Amino acid sequence: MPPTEIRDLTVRFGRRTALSGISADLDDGVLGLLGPNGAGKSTLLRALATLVTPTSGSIRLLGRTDLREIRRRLGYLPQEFGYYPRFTAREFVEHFAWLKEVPAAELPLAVDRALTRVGLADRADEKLKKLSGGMRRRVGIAQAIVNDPELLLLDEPTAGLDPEQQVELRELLRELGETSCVVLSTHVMGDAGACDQIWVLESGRPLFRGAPDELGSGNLEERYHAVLRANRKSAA
Ligand SMILES: Nc1ncnc2c1ncn2[C@@H]1O[C@H](COP(=O)(O)OP(=O)(O)OP(=O)(O)O)[C@@H](O)[C@H]1O
Repeated sequence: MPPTEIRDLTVRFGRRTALSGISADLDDGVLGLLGPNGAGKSTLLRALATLVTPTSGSIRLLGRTDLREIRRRLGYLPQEFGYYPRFTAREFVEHFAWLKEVPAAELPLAVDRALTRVGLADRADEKLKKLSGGMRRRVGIAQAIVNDPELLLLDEPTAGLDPEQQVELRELLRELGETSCVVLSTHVMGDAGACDQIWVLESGRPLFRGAPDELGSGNLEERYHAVLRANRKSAA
């Protein structure tokens, strides 16, 4: 897969800077974005999903320039998702597969596979309004992976999942990360520990980038807080 290139990316909303001068090449593997509320995680995911225009700098997604082609190759789970309560899980995922131009002949199998991968094969024909919040989150993940995306962007994918489902999702993401680039945001240290790389963001800048075990000694949560504390001390 051609890498995604981020160059000096800055995103401002009015006077507020959400992302500040970020550069990186994103390749296959699982990248976890950590950081306090307002650090810029969702904005970075939305920018990668082509939904936020950089104020300055650039993003070259998957080595391509054609927006329609890029969107066909992306998967995106936003933090808040508008579900259609009367759709079944299958209809909902089918709808997104169609939007992403999955060929009609491949569509039923692709939908089945995505629902199976998130553990919902047996609930596929139930209406979304009858599923639990965690199950609906998994339907959201199914729509994001239905086109076998080269770049999968997940905003807090484990939020609302029970511990067993969290573990299963991490395994799925590791599997997907072997052949695609997976970027997720999370506040759950267990998610972060399962990533190949993590970034700790604050105020739109990465304070740390590297493998989880490169963050320092102690447990991951302590190390994460130590990075934030050190940054705040030096800024004071
Ligand atoms: N559409 C918008 N309009 C104005 N400001 C915005 C908008 N989206 C984000 N922001 C601001 O940009 C900054 C980064 O927000 P973002 O949602 O990216 O943070 P986050 O790290 O995802 O936070 P959380 O952990 O709460 O989801 C915040 O200060 C936020 O208020």
